[in-house]
Amino acid sequence: MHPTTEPHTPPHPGRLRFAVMGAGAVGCYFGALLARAGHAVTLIGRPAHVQAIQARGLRLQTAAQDEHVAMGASTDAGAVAGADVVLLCVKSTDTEAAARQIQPHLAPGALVLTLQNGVDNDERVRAVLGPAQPVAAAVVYVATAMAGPGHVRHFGRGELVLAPSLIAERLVRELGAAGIPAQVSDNVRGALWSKLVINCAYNALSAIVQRPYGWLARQDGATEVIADLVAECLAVAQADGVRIAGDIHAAVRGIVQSMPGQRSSTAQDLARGRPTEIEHLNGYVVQRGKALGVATPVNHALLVLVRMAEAARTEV
Ligand SMILES: NC(=O)C1=CN([C@@H]2O[C@H](COP(=O)(O)OP(=O)(O)OC[C@H]3O[C@@H](n4cnc5c(N)ncnc54)[C@H](OP(=O)(O)O)[C@@H]3O)[C@@H](O)[C@H]2O)C=CC1
Ligand SMILES: CC(C)(CO)C(=O)C(=O)O
Repeated sequence: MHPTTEPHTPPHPGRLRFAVMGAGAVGCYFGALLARAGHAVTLIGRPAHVQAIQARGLRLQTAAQDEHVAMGASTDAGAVAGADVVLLCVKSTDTEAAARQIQPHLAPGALVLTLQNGVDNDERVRAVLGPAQPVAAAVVYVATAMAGPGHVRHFGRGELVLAPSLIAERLVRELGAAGIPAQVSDNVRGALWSKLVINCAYNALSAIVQRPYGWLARQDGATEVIADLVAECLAVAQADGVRIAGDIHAAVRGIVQSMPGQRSSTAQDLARGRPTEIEHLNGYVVQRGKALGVATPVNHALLVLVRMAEAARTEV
């Protein structure tokens, strides 16, 4: 399919204005849908993406369409000024740095919404921005990736579950109108933890052997290792007072059925020489387990193996 260049609806003055801190896969996908629906959206990202978006609009490629969506783009964190909502879409490794960069430019009541994996990004942003700035976590269910400068590909899903905030209901309405199904939940922490458990079960294993989930599940002993990883995560969650959302065991099993050919984001980061989010996945469980007196030897072993794989890449 060849991309079409269609001017999107011009920004509608009555709608929420968005900035996206971190113009990568997640930020570009949600930013493009919002811009297409008539929201003022500015993406803040690295020069190659920003230059491409400024020149041609963001290329949004989905199963149904391939188009260029015009929207603002900047390399300057100051471009968050004037936004009602800032979607924080950097990797969990970059949370504090990104929060520090946007801090001087945020409008006083602007909501910072964290669209990231890991369970404590909202707390970490709050620690930087202070209690006066509204900050809320969102759980992101989407499969998307950058295919080149200013080019995002969407592979499936695209829903958000949002923590309560003063503008949550309005946000849900406007996101919905933009084609982003969203709901507010009083247990976003539990939902983030459910994703964390899935990430801890598969991401490191997939990264260490560079294989997809279907392959992993067929290996002798893998089911037992995954069961041990999940049991450790659930013990830490329980000790931490987390109410895990949904049937977590079914969700863990479901990954093998729904994505047998997929490698984890940790596997992809490792293969591309990018920093992984492992410290915020198995690393988080190990660290919370230590603080709460819960043993996490299997998570610890995988954490150390991924750290070693990362370190080994940089050695000659
Ligand atoms: N992709 C997906 O399908 C899903 C991702 N997630 C989660 O969403 C979060 C974002 O993931 P994803 O979009 O894939 O990641 P990406 O790496 O594609 O996007 C993050 C982008 O932000 C850029 N960035 C980082 N710091 C800054 C900064 N200070 N100023 C400007 N740009 C910056 C990065 O540049 P650089 O790389 O040069 O640092 C990168 O281009 C992660 O926590 C991920 O786990 C959750 C569900 C699904
Ligand atoms: C695909 C999935 C759900 C599984 O680990 C994921 O979130 C990731 O790769 O980071």
